[in-house]
Amino acid sequence: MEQFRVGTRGSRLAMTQTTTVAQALSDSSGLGHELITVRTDGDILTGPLAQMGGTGVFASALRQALFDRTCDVAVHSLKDLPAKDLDGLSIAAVPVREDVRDALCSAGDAPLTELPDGAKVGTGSPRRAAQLLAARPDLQIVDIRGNVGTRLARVRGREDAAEVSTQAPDAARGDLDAVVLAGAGLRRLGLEHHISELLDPGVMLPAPGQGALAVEVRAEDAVGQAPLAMALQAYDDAAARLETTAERALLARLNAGCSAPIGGLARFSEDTDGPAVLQLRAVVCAPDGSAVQRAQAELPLDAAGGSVPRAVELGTQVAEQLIAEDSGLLAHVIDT
Ligand SMILES: NCc1[nH]cc(CCC(=O)O)c1CC(=O)O
Repeated sequence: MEQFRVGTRGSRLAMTQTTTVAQALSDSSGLGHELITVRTDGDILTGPLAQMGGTGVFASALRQALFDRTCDVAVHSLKDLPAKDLDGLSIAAVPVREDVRDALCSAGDAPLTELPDGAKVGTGSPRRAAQLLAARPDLQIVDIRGNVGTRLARVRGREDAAEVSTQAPDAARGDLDAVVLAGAGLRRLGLEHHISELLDPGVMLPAPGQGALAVEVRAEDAVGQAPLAMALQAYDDAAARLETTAERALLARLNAGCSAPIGGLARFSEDTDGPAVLQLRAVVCAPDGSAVQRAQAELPLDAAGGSVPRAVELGTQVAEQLIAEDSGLLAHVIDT
């Protein structure tokens, strides 16, 4: 292999993420690369995301392109990837993670606590909607979707953000008081000036995998000494790998996808004296925010390397805690 082909979705965020990954892999392997744009059902369908059925609408076409050998490397937002691994494919690298927090982008940069009474806040995510309502029951949640720029342009005073969008030029603009988006996406697009508040995970627990990328290849290309395999191994970040492994194991054990009202955040911390620790917090919310159930656990790790099975254990353990303590909420929001 003298050159590898990298599959990407066509959105501006996906292109930005893929370009960064492809360049890093080229730099470290000495191989050239070519970008292949793949249209996904998630980009074509226009219905509310939560009703589009099943998980992985964004990921499946990219994965198919790997199987078809249309591309050799697929770059996903890790949170859009179904929690179950697929035979024949391997997440060969989880690069250093961006900010994991959700960002409030509001008219006049008002923080969440200072939004006007009954403010209209846009999000297509049941997880964000439920946690917003748990914090501010007076809010009016508006179901929105579309690219980052399109969503930002729904906020009063931020209409110009639609210029960074490639879709829906005539979409509604300036009709909302705020939207909530992943801080990571805004940063990667250079749109961090639109962030009014990065929401504390105690108020808004992010989606499992938020802020992380997954670099997926055919399983045989992830191992061995070939230049691409070596570059992928070097590009994998131990902390991001452990955190996202625990978060994905949580979702997998709950049999939940990215549209479930479930938050999950693992943090790896390496103390200079004590052992490294992996902590995982999870939340399940009633869609209307009227009830939330939380669980958390932590695990000391001897070293970052070789700890991936322990991270799976942690995710499974927190999921089982939620299942054991379920008073009906969990069973209501997912098929257990
Ligand atoms: N579901 C769409 C999606 N997938 C990944 C990101 C942002 C980047 C990330 O979380 O890594 C977004 C947009 C958003 O949630 O605002």
